[in-house]
Amino acid sequence: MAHSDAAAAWKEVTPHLNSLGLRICETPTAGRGVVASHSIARDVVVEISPVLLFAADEYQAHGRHTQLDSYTFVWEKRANGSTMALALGLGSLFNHSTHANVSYQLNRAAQCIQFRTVRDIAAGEELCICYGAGKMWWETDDTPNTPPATETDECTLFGQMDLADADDTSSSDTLQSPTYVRAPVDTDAPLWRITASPDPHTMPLDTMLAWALDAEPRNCASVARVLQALTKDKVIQSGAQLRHLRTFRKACEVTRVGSDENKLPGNDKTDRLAVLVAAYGPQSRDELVALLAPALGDLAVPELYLVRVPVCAAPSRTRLAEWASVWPCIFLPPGAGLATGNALPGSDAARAATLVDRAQDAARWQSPCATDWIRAGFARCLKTACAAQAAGEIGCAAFVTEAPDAQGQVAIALDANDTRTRDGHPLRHAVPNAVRAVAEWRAARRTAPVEGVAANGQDYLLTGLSLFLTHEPGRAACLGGEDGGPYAIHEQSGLNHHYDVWRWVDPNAFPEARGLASAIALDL
Ligand SMILES: C[S@@+](CC[C@H](N)C(=O)[O-])C[C@H]1O[C@@H](n2cnc3c(N)ncnc32)[C@H](O)[C@@H]1O
Repeated sequence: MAHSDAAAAWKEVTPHLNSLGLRICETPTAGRGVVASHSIARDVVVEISPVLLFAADEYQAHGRHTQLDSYTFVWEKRANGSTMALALGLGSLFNHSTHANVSYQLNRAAQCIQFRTVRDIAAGEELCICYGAGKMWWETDDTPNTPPATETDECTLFGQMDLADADDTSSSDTLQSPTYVRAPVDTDAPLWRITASPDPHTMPLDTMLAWALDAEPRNCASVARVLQALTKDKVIQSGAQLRHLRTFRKACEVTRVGSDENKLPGNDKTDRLAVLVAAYGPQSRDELVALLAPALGDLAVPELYLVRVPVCAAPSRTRLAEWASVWPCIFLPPGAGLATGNALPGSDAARAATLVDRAQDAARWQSPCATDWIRAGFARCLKTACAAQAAGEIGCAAFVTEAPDAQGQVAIALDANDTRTRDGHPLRHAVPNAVRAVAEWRAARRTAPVEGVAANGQDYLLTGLSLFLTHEPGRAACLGGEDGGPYAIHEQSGLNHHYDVWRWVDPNAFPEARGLASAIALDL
């Protein structure tokens, strides 16, 4: 990445139309690159590139033998070959820097890659992403590649332009920190998403066993290359499971599992680095040693020992030190498809493997308009509940409405409360009553059969509407329970209707709620 003054002088070689005025320029050493013509603030989406996907077998047979191989992103990693993606637009023109000023996220559902600034960018600076750690494919053996002094500047072996390294901008300060503080939830947003997705702030740190060996620091780059080749050729079978982990760690900091020789402070091995080799399991120690000894020669001590490593990448920057205290690793931000390995039975595994992004959620509620509308919805629903309670019914209510149009108007605004006591009917909770009110409202306005009504699943009574509730319906019946729990029925991929569920965080915002029962028994 060039200093902004230098890059500002680079010649624009390919015209490109974009709202931020990004220019495609000829760089002195890296071919074309993307340069900012104006300053750009941090956290700005600078590009969304649609992608062209290549099936694994097509890519293996053709793509990888062509120029494409320097451009494609690993889209979906599979043991038997990865789907690859070519980013159209600017996405293929970002050069690599280990101090990238742009991060990227794959959006598999929308088939695009989103690029976002990770810091303020000055006018004239080149925009670079990080393709991954370690020696890049265009670098030669003569390219300076200092052996790692610490685990933070070593290479990670696994993957080139690979999701595992996206957004990996961990600072050495964080990694070297011996202790960690679990981050508080850093949002004061009024609403909290109920979801089964793991929360980066609270998800447990799971660990697994992996094989490691010791190497001299001066040999580390060569050892890394040997291991990379063995992993790529699948001679070492479990490399993919270690993609999120740093390859090296100071040997004196390593705790060996099941060995008397735990930490080795102050002895002759303190200058050695521990090198991660393979996950424990598919291949035995003897098999691995037999493969490694001839390949490594004198480069490393082929004596393998077990260490404990995190099962997945750190889920947030703030928890990186906690993860790295087990073994140095990268972090993957929410949205990057973190595989947590903890998909819960009964929940949608794909959804559960995606971290909930509380910051993005909070951004949704930044506008006072949106918050005022929600607050008003809850206030109305509480008023109905209080009135019902005052009339001797159960103090539990619902309010159904829609987002106001540009003039602030809504066509539908219906109240309902729990009438089980009055009706003597066990199903007359507030929610079915609200749904029935919507059905009646619709029926009263429909004079002819609806034409062109969409297929099953696209025209439910509450489609496009918002439902405010004073109480969460029974757990078995619908939502997610505290913090989502494993249920989150609204997220299940097996259902053909989905919705978001949010809880108002601050109970003190609604003093009128104090007189209402916090929980209501189902059986009357
Ligand atoms: C995704 S393309 C980036 C756009 C490319 N520069 C072009 O002109 O088409 C990746 C290729 O750019 C070059 N490249 C990217 N980053 C580089 C860097 N930091 N130093 C040298 N070459 C780089 C390498 O040739 C690499 O194969």
